[in-house]
Amino acid sequence: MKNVEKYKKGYFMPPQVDMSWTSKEYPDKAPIWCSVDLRDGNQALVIPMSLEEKLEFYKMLIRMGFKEIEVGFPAASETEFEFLRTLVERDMIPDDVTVQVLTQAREHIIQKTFKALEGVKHAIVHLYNSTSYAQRQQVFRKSKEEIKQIAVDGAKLLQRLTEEAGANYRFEYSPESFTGTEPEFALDVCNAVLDVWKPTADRKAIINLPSTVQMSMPHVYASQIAYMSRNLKYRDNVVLSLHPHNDRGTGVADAEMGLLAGADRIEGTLFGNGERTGNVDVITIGMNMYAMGIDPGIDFSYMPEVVEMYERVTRMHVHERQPYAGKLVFAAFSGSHQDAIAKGMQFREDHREPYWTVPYLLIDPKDVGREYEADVIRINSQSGKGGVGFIMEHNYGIRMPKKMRENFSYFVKSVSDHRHQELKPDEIYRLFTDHYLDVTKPLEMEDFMIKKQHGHWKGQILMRVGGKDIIFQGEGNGQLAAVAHAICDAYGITVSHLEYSEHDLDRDPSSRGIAYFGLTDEKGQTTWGAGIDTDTMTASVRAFVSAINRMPGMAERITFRNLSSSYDQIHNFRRSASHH
Ligand SMILES: CC(=O)SCCNC(=O)CCNC(=O)[C@H](O)C(C)(C)COP(=O)(O)OP(=O)(O)OC[C@H]1O[C@@H](n2cnc3c(N)ncnc32)[C@H](O)[C@@H]1OP(=O)(O)O
Ligand SMILES: CC(C)C(=O)C(=O)O
Ligand SMILES: [Mg+2]
Repeated sequence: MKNVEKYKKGYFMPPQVDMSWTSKEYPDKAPIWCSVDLRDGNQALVIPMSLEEKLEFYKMLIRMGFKEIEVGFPAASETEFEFLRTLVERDMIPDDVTVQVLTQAREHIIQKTFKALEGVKHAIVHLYNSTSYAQRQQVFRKSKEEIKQIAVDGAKLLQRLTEEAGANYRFEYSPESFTGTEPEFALDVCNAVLDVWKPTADRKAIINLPSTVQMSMPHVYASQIAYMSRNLKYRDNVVLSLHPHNDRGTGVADAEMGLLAGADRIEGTLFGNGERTGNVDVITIGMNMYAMGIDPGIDFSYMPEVVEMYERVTRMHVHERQPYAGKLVFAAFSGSHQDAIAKGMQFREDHREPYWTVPYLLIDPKDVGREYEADVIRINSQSGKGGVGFIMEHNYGIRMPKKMRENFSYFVKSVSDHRHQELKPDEIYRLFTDHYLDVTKPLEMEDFMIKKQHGHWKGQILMRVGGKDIIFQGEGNGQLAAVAHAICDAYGITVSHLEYSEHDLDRDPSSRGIAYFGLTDEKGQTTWGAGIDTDTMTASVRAFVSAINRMPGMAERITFRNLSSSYDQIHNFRRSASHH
């Protein structure tokens, strides 16, 4: 691109670069989580949330298990101020939850913030000022010492006002635009603030290192975190917090590497809402941990509810591909993926696998409130027999023979291809019934009788053919063979290979079974049919007739042979059948 010379790196490597943390594979425990949805997320919305909307969001955060929640920037607006007052007045802050408020390091803003806090038992007052090279130069036009002084003065005021309020608030300091700040200078400012607060084991201070704007690759940010972690004063009494944004699309990587590099806490939002490209998505970080067997300590098990609430109150949209939460993130349309998932699920059931190892699915969709049937195997023109078979089995208890499944899936694919549409399970089932089940043209089976004589089976079948009733008769060494011969002999049909299977329809309230027939003609062409009935024999005869009806050239054979039965024959059959 032609303007590339315009850019150079805006970040600073720490004076000592230690990457030893890269030898850790993953964090061994969940961090302290802080949701900043109601502040950083809210300040980035086209229409910030109303008081009622914020209350609904807040309640969801509590329900999910967040124990630290940045509820707003009380000095920003009346709604922000009123929100905190409402929480206090309605007694909506549980004892184990700490609300956090953000303030600039300016006296009147801090004063207003403390007014909003009156009556709050557990609070974190979060002070920030930008320390970056660019902002010192362009926004504040101040020296490093003057910038440090803003932070120190703010820190002192927080301490004084807390003492005056007789409160026990905890303090947080952010060198805002940390990623554009020389790490030695950020360290100097943070240590100066800590010298004011003198954190103890009982009252730890939070130092929050934001990638206000992401400027580097994640390992660089993490090496800055490692440097701060190793050199901060009072380190044992400091909670080291990360606040990644997502300008380069690597917010989650920043957070995960930052945790390896020594951080204890993460500030982020649900689904990564926030300024510009957003804050880091806490759901992705938490679920990434979960997928590695570490309990994140936040409950994401009713994700669809969280998505619904979030979309409604923020007027934002959760992308279909949003990790763990998007509508399509567990969906497999493509044949080979579906095949592997269906086999993996079966393997899991058969082997009672303790660990989740199903191919193509990082986690069990059920763990975040999703359904296999609706969310995993989805059918379009990219799908294959594994997927179609999965839908038919899981949704309708239909376990077609392998070759029939293949035959059906090609048909389903072509329908989807021509319609240019995804096919939902009920449409696929309809295709199955229209295509294979009780195909009654040109032959419609009305009734049949089979009896054993001298060790041999004799079958009679009454058919309606082109408006006429006809009886066919046949013999065989089995019941089905007798019926099959009756039809095949009548029309001169040669079946070179026959495939048959049947099974109960699981969970069918009327205990029906299904039978399948595959008939291969002399040219090697196989047609399939299926029949359902409470009686296995009836299901089988239906399946056979369906398959016969679907054989190529059947209509011509019927017209050509033009068979008929007399009135007496029909009458006698009916009488015997009713006695039967
Ligand atoms: C990275 C972040 O997300 S930081 C949080 C950002 N969030 C918000 O700003 C949302 C809420 N903010 C607001 O509603 C408003 O900005 C207010 C009410 C807080 C303040 O409004 P205003 O008084 O109009 O000031 P404004 O925000 O424009 O600030 C500009 C002035 O404050 C100074 N300033 C900005 N941030 C800080 C800070 N953190 N500490 C000290 N001074 C600051 C600027 O240097 C500038 O000073 P100047 O007047 O000498 O030029
Ligand atoms: C106020 C600070 C922490 C912030 O939101 C940021 O730097 O992104
Ligand atoms: Mg931010």
